[in-house]
Amino acid sequence: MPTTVLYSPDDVRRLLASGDAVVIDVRDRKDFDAGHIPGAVNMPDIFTYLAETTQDGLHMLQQTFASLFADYGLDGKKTAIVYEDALHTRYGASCRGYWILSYLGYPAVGILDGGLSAWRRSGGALTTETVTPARTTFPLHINAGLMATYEDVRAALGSPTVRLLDNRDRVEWLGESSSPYGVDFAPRKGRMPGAVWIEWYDFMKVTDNHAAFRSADEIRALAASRGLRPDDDIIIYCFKGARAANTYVALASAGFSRLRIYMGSWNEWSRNPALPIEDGLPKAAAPYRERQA
Ligand SMILES: O=S(=O)([O-])[S-]
Repeated sequence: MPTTVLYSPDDVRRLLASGDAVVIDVRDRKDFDAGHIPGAVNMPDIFTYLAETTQDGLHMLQQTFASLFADYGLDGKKTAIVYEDALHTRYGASCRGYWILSYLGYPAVGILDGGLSAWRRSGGALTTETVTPARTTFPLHINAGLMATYEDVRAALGSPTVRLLDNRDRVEWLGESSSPYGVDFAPRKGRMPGAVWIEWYDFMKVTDNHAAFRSADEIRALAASRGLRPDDDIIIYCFKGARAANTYVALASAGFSRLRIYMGSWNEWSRNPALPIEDGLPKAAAPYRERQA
């Protein structure tokens, strides 16, 4: 993980002023049109794209995003800064952008810390004017070590060395809902057998409607409460990789160094009846509990 991941509004202002940044807004088009950071481009696909982790699926993911990022002028020299509304409100969509760019091997990428909420609080202006970047060639260098496929997850089931971390919302972990898009959006509800659970919100602290990641010590302590240590080989999953990316950023910033995201996540896993699930009351080390303040 590069040293700087979270950029303050002032950092982003400086980068924009120097012309060295492409600022990417991952919100829906209608939200973007209502007001966005001056100079930003809109790429909701970062949040909405449903990945499959077959060979074809990965190839499609790589080509789709390399092309979208090329459209927006990501040439390997400009720093890509991704933002959403606030870190806790759009399922970690900006972190998904950060992670996708890291997976594609982009050398300079960050997240606007606190999202648009932090930008506004810092007095940042919004605009409805749009920019049209010049298309470039995206430098694609796949960082395969960041990605877990469904085959990797299947091989990890019951493994003493690979840990599965489910960070979905409580109702999904408990098997009461299949997704954030509706109880029956996906065909099966439940968990991957043996996964431990830390709800993604718990890596953040929300003060006065503003979310920030907890300190590295707090993050390590929370992970340790589920038996996860910084040098563990951990695969994180959620429904389609956004919340998992938020947790990836939290854990990586706290020194966890062997993290992969299962990008297909529950959306892919639940659609393949050959892949086992666990439902009913959780048997693993993270049952229902009240959220921390
Ligand atoms: O966060 S999510 O990808 O599961 S919607």
